[in-house]
Formats: sequence, C-alpha cells, structure tokens
Amino acid sequence: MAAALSRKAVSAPGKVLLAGGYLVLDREHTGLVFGLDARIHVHIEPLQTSQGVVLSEIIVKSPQFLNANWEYGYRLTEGEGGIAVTQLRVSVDDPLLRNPFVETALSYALTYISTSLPHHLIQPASISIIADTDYYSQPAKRSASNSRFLNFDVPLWDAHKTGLGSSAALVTAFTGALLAHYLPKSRFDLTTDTGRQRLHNLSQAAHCAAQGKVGSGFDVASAVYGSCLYKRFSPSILQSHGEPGTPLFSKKLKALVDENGVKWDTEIVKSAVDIPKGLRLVMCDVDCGSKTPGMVKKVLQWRKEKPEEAEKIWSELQKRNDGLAAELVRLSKSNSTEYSELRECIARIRALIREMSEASGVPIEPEEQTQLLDTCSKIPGVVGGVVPGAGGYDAVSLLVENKPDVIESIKKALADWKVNEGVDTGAVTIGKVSMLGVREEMEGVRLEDPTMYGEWVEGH
Ligand SMILES: Nc1ncnc2c1ncn2[C@@H]1O[C@H](COP(=O)(O)OP(=O)(O)OP(=O)(O)O)[C@@H](O)[C@H]1O
Ligand SMILES: C[C@@](O)(CCOP(=O)(O)O)CC(=O)O
Repeated sequence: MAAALSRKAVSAPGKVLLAGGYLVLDREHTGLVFGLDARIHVHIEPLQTSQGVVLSEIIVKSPQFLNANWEYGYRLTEGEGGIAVTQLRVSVDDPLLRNPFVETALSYALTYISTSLPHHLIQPASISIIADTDYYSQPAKRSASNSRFLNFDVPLWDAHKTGLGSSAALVTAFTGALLAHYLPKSRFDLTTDTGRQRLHNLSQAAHCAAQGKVGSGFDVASAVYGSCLYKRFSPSILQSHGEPGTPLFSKKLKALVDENGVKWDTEIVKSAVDIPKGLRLVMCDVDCGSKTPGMVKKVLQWRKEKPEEAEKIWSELQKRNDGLAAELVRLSKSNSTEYSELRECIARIRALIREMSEASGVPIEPEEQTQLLDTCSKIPGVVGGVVPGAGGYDAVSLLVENKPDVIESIKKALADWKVNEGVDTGAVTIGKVSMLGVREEMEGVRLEDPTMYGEWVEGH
C-alpha cells in the first residue's frame, strides 16, 4: 500500500574536501571531508490536479531563480526497464532547458520506488528545491515574508556557483524526499542506517549518471553522512546496472541500492573528524572558478606517466592529511587552544600540494591562491588555510578561531583583494574574494519540517 501521501521535506549539506583532493580518487587513500551548514532543501507534496484529470506528471521548481521550472511525464517501460521520465513543455516554442541532475535523480528514484509500489500508485507530485544563500555568489534579496531563503532573481544558469557541491546535495535531498514521500517507513526510513545506506547508494548512482563520470563520490557521501573520513567505493560497482529504459534496469538498480549480490565497499568514519570548539572552518569565495574535470584528467595523466614520482608525493601527502585529521581530533578532545602544531600540519600539506602542482603542471595551489592563503594566515586568529578539493581558483578554506573580530579582520583584509585567474595564459580574470557565511556542519541528510519554507512552496 502507498504511504499516505503527505508533504515531506529533506535537506542535505554542502561539502568541502579539506584534505585528500585527487588522492581520494584511489581506494588506497582517503579524503577528509566536512559537511557545511549551507544546505539544499527539497520539499515535495501531492500535485493538486483538477477533479477527474489523471496526470502522470511531476513538476519541479527552484522558486528562488527565474524560469527554473521543469515538468516531467513518467511511464513504466517494457522489460523491467524502470520508469522513463520525459521533460514536457507547454508549447513547442518554449526552450527546453534541461536539468540533468533533477531529471536523472527523478528517473532513478521513481524506478527504485516502482520496484516496491505499483506504478499506478505513483501519484503526481510538486517538488520545490530551495537552497541556502552561499551556494551561489549571486547577490540575493529577502523575499516578502522575510524568509531565511533568499530570492536570487536571476535564471539559475546565470548564478555563479561557489563550489559547495550543490549538485551532490541536491541529488541526495531530492532522492531522499521522493523515497520518503512515496514509500512507507517500513520500506524506507532515512533516520536509520539501512535507510541512509540505500539513499547513499541510489544518490551515488544517480549523481554519477547525471555527471557522466564516476568521481570519488566524496560529495554525495558527505551529503548523506555529513563530515567524515571517506574512502571511495570501487568504481566497478557502478559499471553494470545499465540506464533507465534498458532491459532489467529496475531489477539491477534495486539490487545495487539494496546491496543484493552487490557489496558497496565505501568506508565512512565519522569518529575520525572533528573541529575543536574554539575553531571554525570558513570558506572564502574566489569569484573566478576553475574547470575541475580538466584538472583531474591532467593530474591522473601525470600519475600514469610518472607513477613512482606521484606515489612518493601521494603517500607522503596521505601521512600529512592523517596528521591533520588526528591533530583536529586531539585538540577537540583536549579542549586545547594551542594551535601551533595544527598550523604546521596545514603548512606541510600546502607545501606538498605545491610540489604536486609543480610536478603535474596543474595549478592546484596557484601563485595567486598562495598569496591569498599566506596573507590570511598572518591575520591574528587565523590558524591556516588550504585550497580544498581539486584546488585551482575555487573557494579557499580557512581554519580560524571562532571569534567575531577574527571574521571581521578577514573580511577587511579581503575587501579589496582580487584574484587574477589564468594570468599565465594572459587571460586575466578579475575575481573578487568574499567571505561566505558558511561553517562546518557534522550532520548529513535529514528530514525537515515541511512548513518551514513559507511562500517558497505551494501548499504553505
Ligand atoms: N537550486 C538549484 N535548483 C536546481 N538545480 C540546481 C540548483 N543548484 C544547482 N543545481 C544543479 O546543479 C548543477 C551544478 O552542479 P555542479 O556539479 O556543476 O557544481 P556544484 O555541485 O554546484 O559545485 P562543485 O563545483 O563543488 O561540484 C547546476 O547546473 C544545476 O543543474
Ligand atoms: C579532485 C577530486 O578528488 C576532488 C574534487 O573536489 P571539488 O569538486 O573541487 O570540491 C575529484 C573527486 O574526488 O571526485
């Protein structure tokens, strides 16, 4: 029997890979990833249709952006191919602006749901995606009801991403909301280990399919589980379930998600990460942005061509990353405020990242970011900082004493800071640097109160 279809809301945190960028692609290594208190929220409710009109239609909106609406028809395909979704448009003249993350997550989730619920019981729904401000460096304004969720008032495609992992948080919260809406708690409960494990598996599969590549998956793992020391799953796990509409896709997807005949070897260790009470992790948006996939390809090419050189750097970097994680836990447990060893841990990691940049020819910590991090690290109360994840010209992460005057000093120091991206290629891009209001968040995906979104959702 279908669960009584009521309103549900799920949110998932953004991410910062503080240590282990590139290394985490290899199961021999790990990544130290922190969830952030910038979350993507997804609200779902039954679609109000006029009496007697039966629609197999799901409407998805991102009301904080202009024209960010996607309408999908869905149908059961032959040969257990699962649920195919087709984007609809009112008029052929309407441009079809696709959203691969929404479309793929919808198809994967409905397929999984259809293995527990007869297709005709998958009733029409209206889904709203609502994001915390710091995912986009777009200026935003208060909505009429003074909601905490701001109005960006631009098309989604014009919003500048700050690299907090909106797609991973979106796919995770979106998938969780669909499963919570359509399946009874006896089949899916995201407050249980089994529920989170299934949500992780399904979200990883959908996110990789939407991206068209299998990364380490650290971002979806932290969206589900929150801050953790992460060891990736074997890429082969996602090589054999096919695509929506292919024969037996629904059967293979269910086996993959429920781990019937498939064992996910992801390792999530939450006890290995913590931030001492006196510190906080903050992000500074460098409004330039890098093209991560190109950087990953080049680093992996270097590792393939010079395995000994790469392994020497990576194994030493792993040791230093482990040292950082251990020092954070030690400080947290001892309540010590003696940060000199932590400062040294960060400096040692950065030195080796610069060595990797040099050896691979990839600007992981480019000169401009070195200057920015060195300047910030001299501010009283700033312990140190790194270029997280793939590095480049994306946001930088700082570990700072949790005092208002420290944050104000950083804002002042960065007020006129400009980062010139691509200066080596002559294509100088001026990007301002601004403090994001985010901080670390230990919690992963969670159910939210569906009434918290005010006028951002229909049935408010
Ligand atoms: N509020 C939103 N509503 C709908 N779709 C969104 C929203 N925010 C992000 N997305 C989807 O996620 C995509 C951005 O994901 P992308 O993987 O490019 O970067 P990211 O995950 O935001 O950051 P990172 O660079 O850290 O991976 C957008 O192109 C859009 O498809
Ligand atoms: C380079 C890599 O290890 C991390 C990328 O991190 P980010 O997208 O720059 O936050 C890629 C991956 O782990 O999938």
